[in-house]
Amino acid sequence: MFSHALRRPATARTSQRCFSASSRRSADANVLCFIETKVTDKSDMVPGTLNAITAAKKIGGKVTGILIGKDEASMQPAIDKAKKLGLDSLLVRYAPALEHVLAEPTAPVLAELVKKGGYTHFAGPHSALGKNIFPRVAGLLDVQQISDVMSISAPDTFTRPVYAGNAISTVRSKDAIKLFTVRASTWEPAQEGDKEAPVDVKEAENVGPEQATWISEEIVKSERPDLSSAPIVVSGGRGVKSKDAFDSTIIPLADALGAAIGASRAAVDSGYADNSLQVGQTGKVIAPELYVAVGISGAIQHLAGMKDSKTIVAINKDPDAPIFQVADVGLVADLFEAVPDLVKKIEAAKQ
Ligand SMILES: Cc1cc2nc3c(=O)[nH]c(=O)nc-3n(C[C@H](O)[C@H](O)[C@H](O)COP(=O)(O)OP(=O)(O)OC[C@H]3O[C@@H](n4cnc5c(N)ncnc54)[C@H](O)[C@@H]3O)c2cc1C
Repeated sequence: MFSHALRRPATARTSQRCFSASSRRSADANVLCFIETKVTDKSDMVPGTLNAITAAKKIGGKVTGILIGKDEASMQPAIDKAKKLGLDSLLVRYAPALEHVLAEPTAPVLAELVKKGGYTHFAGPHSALGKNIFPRVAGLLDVQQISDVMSISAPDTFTRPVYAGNAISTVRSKDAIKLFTVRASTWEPAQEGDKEAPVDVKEAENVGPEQATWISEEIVKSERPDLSSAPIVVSGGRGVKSKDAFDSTIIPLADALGAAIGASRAAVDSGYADNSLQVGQTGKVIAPELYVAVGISGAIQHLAGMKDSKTIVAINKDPDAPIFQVADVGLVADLFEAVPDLVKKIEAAKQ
């Protein structure tokens, strides 16, 4: 159960500053934090996990990590990494049914751990997996989930975006256990250090039914920086007009800047870019150092995914395009002239 208040964000950057000024922490808190490993590399954590650890520490008190997997041997590289992330302790729970960390068998394991361990909070990344597992754990614990947390001003008080980020809701939870997922882009990632947390490895209890069966997974392989964590992102929109034009304008600009590639939903729906590259309310929410929007109008659903970027550059031929309202640098120009010109200038500056 929770109460909440709404306000319009000036920008998410300023709103986080004003909340952190009034922060209170609780030394009595006992926080469990879900450590999610990459599907492509089980020895490494998804970037959002590192941000979730930072958010968990903001609560105050003790922070314990929980790693789930098939068996201790296969999890050892992840254990070695996770125990250096500044946690107070690390739990490792394994079972053959947990190999792919599917939500159905995993959620009851986590709910049982939270209950038996006397945890006051359960935190994790607002990733595809987090969005699948956390509501189930909330249901099993009979508490309300607080999603996409942007800041924490007290152990029971969180801010989160609503209406595609057009308002920020301040939520005070009255539940005995506060369960929340963390918006990666508003928290610094936890860093690996020399101190190692004590590790408690056991076979998992209360493994849930195998209602879903893992069959296979297809990973989009790319040599490019990862869209979710890249410091520079170049995104193309419907203004690019075709897949060929996307490949001959957006990709060279991204290459010149060493950037990840993003796209608006219109560009994805038109087949110019892969679905995994969509930025926005129903795509990835990112906050790179530099975001370059090319031929993107700036619909609220797109802004919801990128407006926390540190510097926003927009190239659009329409001077009234809404993207210019959030842009730090705007260029009113035809992208087919401006982008090749920009690429030449960047390459020349590198010489
Ligand atoms: C529930 C819901 C969820 C959504 N989720 C998302 C989401 O996650 N991400 C997302 O992006 N959208 C999302 N949308 C869609 C969103 O509302 C917009 O339709 C979409 O963002 C528009 O994409 P765009 O800016 O590329 O296209 P448009 O709005 O068509 O804009 C194209 C822009 O290109 C400019 N342009 C055209 N030609 C040139 C040129 N030669 N040179 C320079 N500029 C040029 C135009 O001036 C225009 O501003 C969602 C919508 C709904 C209803």
